[in-house]
Amino acid sequence: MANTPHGGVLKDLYLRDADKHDTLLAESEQLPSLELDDRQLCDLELILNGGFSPLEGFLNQKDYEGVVEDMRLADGLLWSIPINLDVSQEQITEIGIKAGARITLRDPRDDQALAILTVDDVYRPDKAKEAINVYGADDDAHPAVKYLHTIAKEFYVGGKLEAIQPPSHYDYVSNRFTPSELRAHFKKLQWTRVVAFQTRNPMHRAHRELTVRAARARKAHLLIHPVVGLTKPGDIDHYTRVRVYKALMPKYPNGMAELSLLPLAMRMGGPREAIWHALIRKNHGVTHFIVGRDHAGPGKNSQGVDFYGPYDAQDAVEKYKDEIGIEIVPFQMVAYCPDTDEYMPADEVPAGVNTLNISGTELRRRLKQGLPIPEWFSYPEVVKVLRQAYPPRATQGFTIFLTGLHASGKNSIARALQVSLNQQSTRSVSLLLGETIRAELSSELGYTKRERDINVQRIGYVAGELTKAGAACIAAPIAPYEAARQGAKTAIEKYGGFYLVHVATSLEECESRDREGVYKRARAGEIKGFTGIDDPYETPSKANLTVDISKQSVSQIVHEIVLMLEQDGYLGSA
Ligand SMILES: Nc1ncnc2c1ncn2[C@@H]1O[C@H](COP(=O)(O)OS(=O)(=O)O)[C@@H](OP(=O)(O)O)[C@H]1O
Repeated sequence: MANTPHGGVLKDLYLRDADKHDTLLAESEQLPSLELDDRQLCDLELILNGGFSPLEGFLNQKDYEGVVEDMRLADGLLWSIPINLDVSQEQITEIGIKAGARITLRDPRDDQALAILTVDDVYRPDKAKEAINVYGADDDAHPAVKYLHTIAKEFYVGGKLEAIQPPSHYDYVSNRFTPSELRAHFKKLQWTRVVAFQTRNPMHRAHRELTVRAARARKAHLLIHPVVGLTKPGDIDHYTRVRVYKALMPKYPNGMAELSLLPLAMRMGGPREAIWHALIRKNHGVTHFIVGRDHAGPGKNSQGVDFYGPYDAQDAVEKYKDEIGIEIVPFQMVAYCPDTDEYMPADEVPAGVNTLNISGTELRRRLKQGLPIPEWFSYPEVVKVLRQAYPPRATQGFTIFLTGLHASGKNSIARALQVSLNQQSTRSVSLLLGETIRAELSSELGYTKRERDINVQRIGYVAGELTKAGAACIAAPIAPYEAARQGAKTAIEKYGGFYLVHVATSLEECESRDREGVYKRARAGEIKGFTGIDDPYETPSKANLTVDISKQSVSQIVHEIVLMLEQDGYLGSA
């Protein structure tokens, strides 16, 4: 038998409201709409499918204050994390949000009507108090506190929901089980004791070991229940992680474990979050829940001290275990002992016995540099997925951004570099010459500062997309303004390498090299606002390389660029 939902009844609002679906949908088209943000969308999905039972909507002021104050809804039931629909004053006025109003809540990605909210109340929360009570400190180093102060809007809207339809998903759809679906699945499999494992990270051999040990000790089956909603900023994206979990699942004995993805927006709220996670698992029918050391921990506060103690989360769930109604399984660290080639619980390793571990930081270093990752640490199938997601630099994309005056030689350097990279690299090489971009992408633009900025911004966007796709991109606009170049850098470097090369050939030299006579026409006033003549060129303050065509040959310059790329690992063998 699956575990009883929190509060006794699974609040699957899709099931409850199924017979009035057509009426609700028709009504939703007539009502004012509120477009949800990413976090609200995650919260809504789990309210509607019963993952947040007993909630039937976003918290009204009474429930919110109870939760913030002492983790209790107004009716006294335990609930540790406030689930709020935050809105701005402008939204309140524009949409007409007030007690009694009915509002359609829409998916921001495809505008679909997901639910109708009947507003109970609109109130201004005490955010500092929420930060201190719920997350332990009013300190922006905590991601949920930062969210509260910088993203969450100033008012909260409480009210119950009526379900129209779930948000659409296009990734890993068959692995996304609602609480009702998971309960039916457990019934079909005849699973009565299920240990759930929560994670927001890739899983390796140690995780497999500790989850199997937890299940074995409780004579239970195993639910791998990773979060695919919002996790800690900087985490590995869920697409990669789910590929990892899928690669790991066959490593469990047949019929022992199932994978289900949870669309939860984590808060990293440590002890309160652990209670919340346990209640959510209970709603999914699970009977046992593994709570880790520093479970859902946000890391260090602005003073460099951990927000929570390593066992605060375990202590909190232990304290409320009767009310939570799910058996808590403390996460048992396992350690690898190379001498016997086995994993064993860390606290059972005899004194003096050697153990090995690879930290997350060390793993990322090895992935980045293409270094070996030993089989005792992870499975080759898992490592393969991670290597695809984190290719070594030799297969990552990069952009060489050449900036300089007209006729400075940047086009000759760009073309020669393209040929040179073609001969030695397996990447496709794209050339974005100033004149090409002007013809293909920016033909409507002139040469005012604003238009040049837009032009360079477009180059940054295209170069970023090419870099993301693993290409070598060579851009060669004049790009006379520092801020616009910086903008291009920001757009590109999140996807791969970015190198600014200043082609610093002097104006005098450029004029003498200009066979087309463009500078002459500019000097004669026939072309207005020409860079170097009557329009500025801001010298780059932080170029990766400065070259001059009057002092070096094109091949020397190309060679310098190649050496720079080689030194950073972009031209090595993959
Ligand atoms: N007013 C003015 N100022 C500067 N350049 C001018 C101007 N009018 C036309 N051109 C010709 O346009 C070519 C491309 O300029 P860019 O798009 O690279 O300029 S910018 O980066 O947007 O500032 C650039 O050629 P290349 O330097 O060969 O790319 C110029 O010859």
